Formats: sequence, structure tokens, C-alpha cells
Amino acid sequence: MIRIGVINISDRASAGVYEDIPGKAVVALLTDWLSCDWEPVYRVIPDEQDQIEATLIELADSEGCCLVVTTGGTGPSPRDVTPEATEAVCQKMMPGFGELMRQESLNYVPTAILSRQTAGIRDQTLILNLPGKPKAIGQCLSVVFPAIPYCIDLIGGPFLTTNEEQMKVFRPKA
Ligand SMILES: Nc1ncnc2c1ncn2[C@@H]1O[C@H](COP(=O)(O)OP(=O)(O)OP(=O)(O)O)[C@@H](O)[C@H]1O
Ligand SMILES: Nc1nc2c(c(=O)[nH]1)N[C@H]1C(S)=C(S)[C@@H](COP(=O)(O)O)O[C@H]1N2
Repeated sequence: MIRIGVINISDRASAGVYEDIPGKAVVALLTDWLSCDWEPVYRVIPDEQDQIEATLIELADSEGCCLVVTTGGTGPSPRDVTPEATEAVCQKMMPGFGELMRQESLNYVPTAILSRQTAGIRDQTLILNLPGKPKAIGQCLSVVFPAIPYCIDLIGGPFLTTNEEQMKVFRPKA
């Protein structure tokens, strides 16, 4: 079974002050888009770098997720450390994901440039950061998702397929 990790990184969501709207939005979008069998591995944790790194490693190495999507903790506030934790556990960074998501987000908010969201590869897992604002989830994930299945192919992960009417992905011809 294909497994995809979803981690909401937020002090307030992990304390139960908020409902986890961003994490649920990620699961809902992937459910709409993916036509292959898959299951989410879902966590809600505070903005603690050690805990973020440990959860990313657990979902990649022990839970076997080919993709881990994080929400929140990408901004400039002192407790926003999601990009640092991502970089610490990845062998290779994929800066194009953050560049494209920020460019797209600028169509909605001038504060798009405040997100340091990025992506990286840990062995056979792609880790992707999204901002924590519920509205940002679809705006960011939909613009980068067309390249994600091929990225997972290239790192030796499972073959992700989508419902073409909902989400058309791109794989270059051999
Ligand atoms: N479940 C939610 N419902 C409504 N707004 C949310 C929710 N989660 C996040 N947000 C909004 O997104 C912003 C950024 O979210 P993020 O998770 O990065 O930080 P946060 O929720 O402020 O986390 P923390 O509690 O760690 O400060 C929040 O300030 C809030 O405006
Ligand atoms: N698409 C989109 N991107 C966005 C936003 C948004 O509302 N929509 N908010 C921005 C703001 S105000 C901040 S502070 C940063 C960081 O958000 P985070 O700390 O929740 O990750 O994301 C930015 N990117």
C-alpha cells in the first residue's frame, strides 16, 4: 500500500486550540486527485525542531511514506522551524518547489514571500512544506503536484496515478 505522511506543525493545533484544518485539507485533496490505493499517516505536533525531525524520520524510514507533506511553521517567527528541520533530515534539497509555490501564492497575498517553504529528499521520500493557512494548502499543493509523481519515480518510490480530470500529472517520455 502506498503511504503518504501528513504532518500539521502548529503549537495551537497540537494543543487542541485549533482543529487541524490544514492537515485535513491535504488529505482531502490527495483523496480527490489520486486514483491509486494509498493511505495517510497523520500527525499533529508542536513547532519543536527535534520533534519535527523525529517525526519526519519516523514517517520516512519506519512508516515507509514516499511523500511527507507538512503544514505550518514556515514563516519568520521565532518558533517557525519547519524548513530547518526539513533540511536537517534531507540529503538533497529541491528548491524549485518553494520557488514555484511562493510565485503562485503571490497571486493571492503579498505576504507570500514570508514563507520559507521548501522540499527535499530523504532516501526514497520526498518531503514538502506548505504554509499553515488553510487557504494556502490547495493554492500551493495544486501548483507543484503535477511534478511530484515523476519526482517519486526518480527516487525509486511507488508509481502514483491520478484521476486526470482532477489532477493531470506530467512524466517526460523516455
Ligand atoms: N486550524 C486552523 N484554523 C484557522 N486558521 C488556522 C488554522 N491553522 C492555522 N491557521 C492560520 O494559519 C496561520 C499560520 O499557521 P501555523 O500553523 O504556521 O502557525 P500557528 O497556527 O500560528 O501555529 P502556532 O500555534 O504554532 O503559532 C495561523 O496564524 C492561523 O492564522
Ligand atoms: N498561498 C498562501 N501562501 C502564504 C500565505 C497565504 O495566506 N496563502 N500566508 C503567508 C504568510 S502571512 C506567512 S507568515 C507565511 C508562513 O506561514 P506559516 O508560518 O503558517 O508556514 O506563509 C505565507 N504564504
